[in-house]
Amino acid sequence: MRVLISDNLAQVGVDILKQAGLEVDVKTGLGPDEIKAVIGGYEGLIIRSATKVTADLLESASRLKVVGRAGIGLDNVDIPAASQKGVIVMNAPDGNATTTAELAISMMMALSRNIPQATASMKSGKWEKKKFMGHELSGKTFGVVGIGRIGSIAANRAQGLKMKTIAYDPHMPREVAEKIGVELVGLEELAARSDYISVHVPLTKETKHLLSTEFFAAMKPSGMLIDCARGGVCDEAALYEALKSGQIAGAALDVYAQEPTTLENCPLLGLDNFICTPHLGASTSEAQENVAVAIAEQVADYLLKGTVTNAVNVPSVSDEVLAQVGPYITLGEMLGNMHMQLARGGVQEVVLEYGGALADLNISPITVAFLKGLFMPILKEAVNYVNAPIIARDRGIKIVESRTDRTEDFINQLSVKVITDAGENVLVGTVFGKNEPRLVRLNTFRLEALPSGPMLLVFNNDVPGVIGALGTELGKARVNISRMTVGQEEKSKQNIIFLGTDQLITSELLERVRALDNISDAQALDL
Ligand SMILES: NC(=O)c1ccc[n+]([C@@H]2O[C@H](COP(=O)([O-])OP(=O)(O)OC[C@H]3O[C@@H](n4cnc5c(N)ncnc54)[C@H](O)[C@@H]3O)[C@@H](O)[C@H]2O)c1
Ligand SMILES: O=C(O)CC[C@@H](O)C(=O)O
Repeated sequence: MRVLISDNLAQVGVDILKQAGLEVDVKTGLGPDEIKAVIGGYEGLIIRSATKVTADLLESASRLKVVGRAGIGLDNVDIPAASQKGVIVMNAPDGNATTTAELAISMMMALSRNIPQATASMKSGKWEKKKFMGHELSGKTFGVVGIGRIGSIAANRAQGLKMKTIAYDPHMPREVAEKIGVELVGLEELAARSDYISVHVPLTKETKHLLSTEFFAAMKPSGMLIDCARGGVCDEAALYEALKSGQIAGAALDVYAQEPTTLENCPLLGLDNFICTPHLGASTSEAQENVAVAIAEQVADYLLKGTVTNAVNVPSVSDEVLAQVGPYITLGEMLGNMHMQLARGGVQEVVLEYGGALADLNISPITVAFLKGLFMPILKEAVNYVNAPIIARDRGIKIVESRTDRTEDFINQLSVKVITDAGENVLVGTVFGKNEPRLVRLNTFRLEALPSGPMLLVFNNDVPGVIGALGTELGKARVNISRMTVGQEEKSKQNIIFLGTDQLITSELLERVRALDNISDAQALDL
């Protein structure tokens, strides 16, 4: 079997594949047409961030069984297209966490002692001792946005420098943060109290432009920002204004809204109090060896033994089990994803009830798929079918599974209650026919909906005129409605309206919908 490595991979990874008996070709720097011309000859493809695995490329990949990403990010892979072609996509999410945390700490030190600016000054023949007065880190406050794998390593290193550590992560239980000596606070408090702020969240609907004009306004004038996570979390235009006006003292970025990044697409590069690296977070020989070893072993194991590890689009179960529970895995993942988007507050408990025919099946892969779906909106590609239960355990989330013969008028039914520190929601789903997952209840509202793509969920009084007003508001914003389902609760005279839309609902449109008469709440979802 043949494997194509189309981006730079540490030699140790190439050696592992060869020793396993695979035929390996390393062809880096190929253009899309060049990869397309050769991909038909390979069962495996190993990439980093440069190769774009598009639906078009996959069309020509007639023998391809697996795409392996040496690293975490999968923005360059069309995962739905790969799933449709039966191609497994796997990544190596653990190998570069320490290295990336170390870059964040290096950025903090470089910022606080003006190392890049002083280097440039000396190299231009100057000796500007007075200009580069710095700050000591000891005793200062290090604020972490997103206290996951990398954020917690960065906090640990900052503690070693005798700094106080605080964090904002609404999805992390307080006890877990306390165990690593970090105080959980709100975002505004973090901005106001921190001397250095380091960002370690994935780019999601929730985190896009999380660091905005309001955030920078809440920071200390001496405060400094470091972002080695993902471009787009920081609003670069707002950061430019905050640095230029002296609202904050300095910033360091490793990741950008547009990469590769130049002065033309990122004016921040022209500012003296801004320092930068070209997405070097994972670029150490140690981290590259870690991810190369991990992905080479995973790809070889799959191609030669059929063992699936760290796959983001296929659960780790045998073909026979998959044939039985496949549609319920899709249902479970869909319910999990929707639950997290609806949830307010940190998740504490998940109660899954498997009803009817479903009670007789192997339910554990469905629970795992539910957990993967649950973490997807907040962890993106860092969660997979293998680590989802471990993430739940590490976050202290209690999982309760039960089986019952009873259902609400369906042959099979999965009912899941998610309890958070701010309330709870129940979603009930079923599979119609052989493979048609449906949401049939949301709390007390009965309905029959296929949650998929961009959606708008509206809670309203059951009175005439609401649907008309809603349609007009969406029409004014040129948002097309592709599907609509209404769920009614007769006793309370309340409805929910579930709309499928052709594009994502912006926060401005959401506010206008919420302000309409007889609408008590509205939420934008994307599955
Ligand atoms: N610069 C690089 O080269 C480089 C290298 C590796 C990873 N990364 C990126 O670093 C980021 C962090 O990686 P990780 O492995 O620590 O991920 P992780 O999944 O372990 O942790 C992410 C944390 O962010 C939290 N979070 C999610 N939404 C949030 C929100 N709205 N507000 C606050 N916290 C929120 C999650 O609860 C989680 O604890 C990812 O985006 C990853 O892709 C960058
Ligand atoms: O340099 C890389 O491979 C990207 C590193 C990082 O952003 C990742 O997604 O793992």
